[in-house]
Amino acid sequence: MVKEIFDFGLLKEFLNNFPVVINAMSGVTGPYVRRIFQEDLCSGNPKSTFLNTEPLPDFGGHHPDPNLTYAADLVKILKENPELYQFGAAYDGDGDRNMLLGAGGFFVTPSDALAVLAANLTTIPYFVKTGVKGLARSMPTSGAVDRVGKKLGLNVYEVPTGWKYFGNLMDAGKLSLCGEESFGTGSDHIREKDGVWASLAFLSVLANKKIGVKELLENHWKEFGRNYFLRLDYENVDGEKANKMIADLENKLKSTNPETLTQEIVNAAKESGAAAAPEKYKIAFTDNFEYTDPVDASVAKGQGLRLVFENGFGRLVWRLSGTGSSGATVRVYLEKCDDVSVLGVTLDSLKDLVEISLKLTSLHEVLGVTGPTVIT
Ligand SMILES: O=P(O)(O)OC[C@H]1O[C@H](O)[C@H](O)[C@@H](O)[C@@H]1O
Repeated sequence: MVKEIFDFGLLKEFLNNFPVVINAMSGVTGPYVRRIFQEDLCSGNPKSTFLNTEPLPDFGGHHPDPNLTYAADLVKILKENPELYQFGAAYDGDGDRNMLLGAGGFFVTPSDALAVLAANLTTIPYFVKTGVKGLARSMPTSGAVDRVGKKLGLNVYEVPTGWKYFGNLMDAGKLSLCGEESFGTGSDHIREKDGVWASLAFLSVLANKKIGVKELLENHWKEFGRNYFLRLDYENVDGEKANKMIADLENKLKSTNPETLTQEIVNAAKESGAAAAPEKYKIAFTDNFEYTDPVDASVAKGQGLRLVFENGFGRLVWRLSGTGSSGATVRVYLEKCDDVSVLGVTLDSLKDLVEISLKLTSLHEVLGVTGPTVIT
């Protein structure tokens, strides 16, 4: 199937001079990594490295989660060998999620990876054959892909977190590519997110353009503008406290007079030392995301609190994870859109939004924590 989707000849030629590190994290992708990458696509490049390709029932004692915290060893290898490795990928235990990195550990946010793929889908044989029907992202995923949809005249659906919403759109023939900030990317070749597919798709774009990861991203931002994006996870916190924090925030966003709320936000931004002009923080709307499925008309309510600023300045989103394994997990998503300064540092660009989130929620005090457990 993968050989029909991608141009293996092109990929193989490119990978001959493009050493990669692929980490299967002792999950189910191990045999696929060996067969597709090690024995086929990268067989002409002995420098390419494949890690943890033996599936283990306990994942080798590690958390098989492909993010900057739990796949830190992959980041380290790329950082320590910036001249050698040009690309890195890691997959989670069941292989549906993926993390992509460039030389030196350059991190590609899943939101940006989705946008880059969307902008270049027609370089992949499968999409040349099927055409591009539409795009979709989960609500907390950054709007980077929306910029691409707008330019290419493609529908971009915004759905709640959870793959089933994409499935409905795919079944109805409305969707070719979709993704989530939680490292899931997929297409209608199957109805699921697919980590190995996502990295092959991304490598196909690189092979087509014959450039590296950082250059691809920078060119993309220069062409489309950039959505700086951060997700802060507060894992394993007290469930009751987390629920109360979200409920109190929802009340506050609903009941506070907009001028008072804006003033509180402007003050917090100033305290961060990175405030933009006060008028930038005018609030367009706040809500708890609600979705009506365009296919079966089902309604999903309470899918995450949003505070959206006017004129596309940016937004904050707060929600409780539906998947944490112990205790509750609060996720905070920060996003700022920039059409001009596209080569900045994410943490610097979002300092004000981090402070605003902390002030509006009193998160540290309420949850009894000193910071997030995972920053993506
Ligand atoms: O943010 P969470 O509620 O923990 O969800 C994280 C992810 O969990 C699963 O993998 C779902 O299939 C995804 O759709 C979701 O994005």
